[in-house]
Amino acid sequence: MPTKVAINGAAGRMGQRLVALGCQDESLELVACFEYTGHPKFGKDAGEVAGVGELGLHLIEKTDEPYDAIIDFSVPEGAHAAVERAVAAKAALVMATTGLEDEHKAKIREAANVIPVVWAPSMSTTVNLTMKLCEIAGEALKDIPGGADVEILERHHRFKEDSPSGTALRFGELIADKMGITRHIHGREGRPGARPHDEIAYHAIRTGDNPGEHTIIFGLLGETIELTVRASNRDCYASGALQAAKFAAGKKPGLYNMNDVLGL
Ligand SMILES: NC(=O)C1=CN([C@@H]2O[C@H](COP(=O)(O)OP(=O)(O)OC[C@H]3O[C@@H](n4cnc5c(N)ncnc54)[C@H](O)[C@@H]3O)[C@@H](O)[C@H]2O)C=CC1
Ligand SMILES: O=C(O)C1=N[C@H](C(=O)O)C[C@H](O)C1
Repeated sequence: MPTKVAINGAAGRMGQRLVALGCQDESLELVACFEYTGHPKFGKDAGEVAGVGELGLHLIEKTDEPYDAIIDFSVPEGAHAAVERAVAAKAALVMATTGLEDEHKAKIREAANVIPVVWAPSMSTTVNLTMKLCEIAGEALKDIPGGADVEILERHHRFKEDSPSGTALRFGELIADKMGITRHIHGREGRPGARPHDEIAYHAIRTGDNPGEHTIIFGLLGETIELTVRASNRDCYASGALQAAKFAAGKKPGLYNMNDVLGL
């Protein structure tokens, strides 16, 4: 039986790719495409909005159709609505929206007591693999003589609303955990003085239509290692999220991440 999937934020950049890839995947069935009622394309056919032709699925606010999983790529308020929809439908939730406030995060954790939730700032295979590599680097370099300076650069499209990216923040958390770093700073200006080793600095670049890239620098005295992971388009995130929906549907309640989905 195909996994019945609903998409929240279906007219967005990511929502459109989920519709486009989801409707070609025989192991799942798209049953609902949710959108914000104020969106100019609200009520239109989601397939036409996504550029794949009419699917008979309209951009709607609610449905009586049952679904096994809901995937959310929207905005913090939309994510909040997706959690409520998932709990009400007793469906699995794939939470991909970034830039969430503490109250939204608490709501997601609470939902994981009653439904399966896959929550990750990046659904991309190569990003999640790079996170593993950064954990290895952090562990190996934590006590290196002379110290290792960690800087995280991220580049995204001009339309992105949150900074730094959720992925950059997750890279920082994972490395900080391994290296025992507690100080996180965002950019530099003025005369901050010599750089201490026990900080991670984030730099967010916003240009054009960049679908997302991250570079994690471990700078030592005399040598440097940089790990770069780069999306060429959004399908790496969309296909990861569809895989996560299939993984989570029918699982027992709890919080899962992309390592669980990808077996990393
Ligand atoms: N975890 C991951 O792999 C990835 C996460 N993202 C994140 O996903 C989010 C969306 O990104 P984009 O698609 O580029 O943004 P977007 O702005 O193109 O799309 C967001 C969509 O959500 C809709 N929306 C707003 N309020 C809503 C509500 N209450 N209910 C349902 N839909 C609502 C908007 O109308 C819009 O169509 C961002 O937070 C982004 O950082 C993006 C790419 C990958
Ligand atoms: O907004 C985006 O585009 C992306 N957002 C996610 C993030 O904030 O980490 C993931 C990806 O980098 C694309």
